[in-house]
Amino acid sequence: MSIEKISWEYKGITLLQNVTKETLDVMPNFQIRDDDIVVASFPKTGTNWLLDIIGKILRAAGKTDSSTDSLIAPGLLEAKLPTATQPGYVTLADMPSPRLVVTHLPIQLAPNGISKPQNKVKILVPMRNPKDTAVSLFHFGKKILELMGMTDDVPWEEFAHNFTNGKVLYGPFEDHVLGWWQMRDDPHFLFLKYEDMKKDLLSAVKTIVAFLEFNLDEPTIKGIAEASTFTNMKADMDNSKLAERQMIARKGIIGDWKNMFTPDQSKAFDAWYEEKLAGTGIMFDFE
Ligand SMILES: Nc1ncnc2c1ncn2[C@@H]1O[C@H](COP(=O)(O)OS(=O)(=O)O)[C@@H](OP(=O)(O)O)[C@H]1O
Repeated sequence: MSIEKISWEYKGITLLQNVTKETLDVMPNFQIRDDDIVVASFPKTGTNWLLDIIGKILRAAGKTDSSTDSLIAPGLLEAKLPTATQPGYVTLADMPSPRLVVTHLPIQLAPNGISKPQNKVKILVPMRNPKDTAVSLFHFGKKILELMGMTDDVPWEEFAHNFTNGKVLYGPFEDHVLGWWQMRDDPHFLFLKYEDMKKDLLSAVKTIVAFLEFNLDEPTIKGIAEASTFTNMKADMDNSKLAERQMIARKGIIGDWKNMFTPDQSKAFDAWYEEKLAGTGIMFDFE
């Protein structure tokens, strides 16, 4: 059994069956509010890390008393969590502001208020080098199936091949990333690289606070950065009351791909990267 067996394709995008056509049909008209904070990402690029940091910032700025668990309880905008009775967008519609809106949809399937924003909404896009993203997604796929009482027996070699062929959840990776990257000059958007966050989390938190237009003093920002390292966040995630969140913190490093890729697989990925992403202005760090 592989994750693809419980997936379907919509306009060339591979989606889990918990994202339905009915949802995708209404998605363009989902009402985005001025004070929403949106995280739009390809899976496994640091979405939950960023959400956690934003939750801490909102609480420090006095904008909410809610825990991160509560803020992200609706789950993905487009999906119905295994533990939920309705898709995220239905729950979010009734939630008070400020809302954290999270989606893995490619830009062409996202609400118009995100893909063609007006007013004040802020959209953060985490990005991560595709080799580490692929490794993280490979392990995650196995956990999702396990959660559903199934076993994923797809070997890494086949998964790596599927990744560069676009046959993974929310793939093709390159189309997803390039779609959102078109918005890089739009002031509503902030692009954050996982590797930059790992290398200098304090600067990343400062950038996020400034982008969200909050005034937090230096010790508060420092405290948020310290509390958001992988080691300090792992316990929170592992103890989350949301089953899906408990599966997130795995290794949290740059370069785990070196433990999975053979030299030949790495060469094939490099050739794919060169063909699809070189010259686009997106510079991923693999080390
Ligand atoms: N604080 C912190 N520091 C560094 N890395 C972190 C942190 N929190 C989460 N992670 C790592 O992010 C990966 C999960 O990404 P996502 O949250 O985007 O996953 S998901 O698509 O929403 O399921 C997943 O990466 P891998 O460890 O490589 O699998 C998590 O471990």
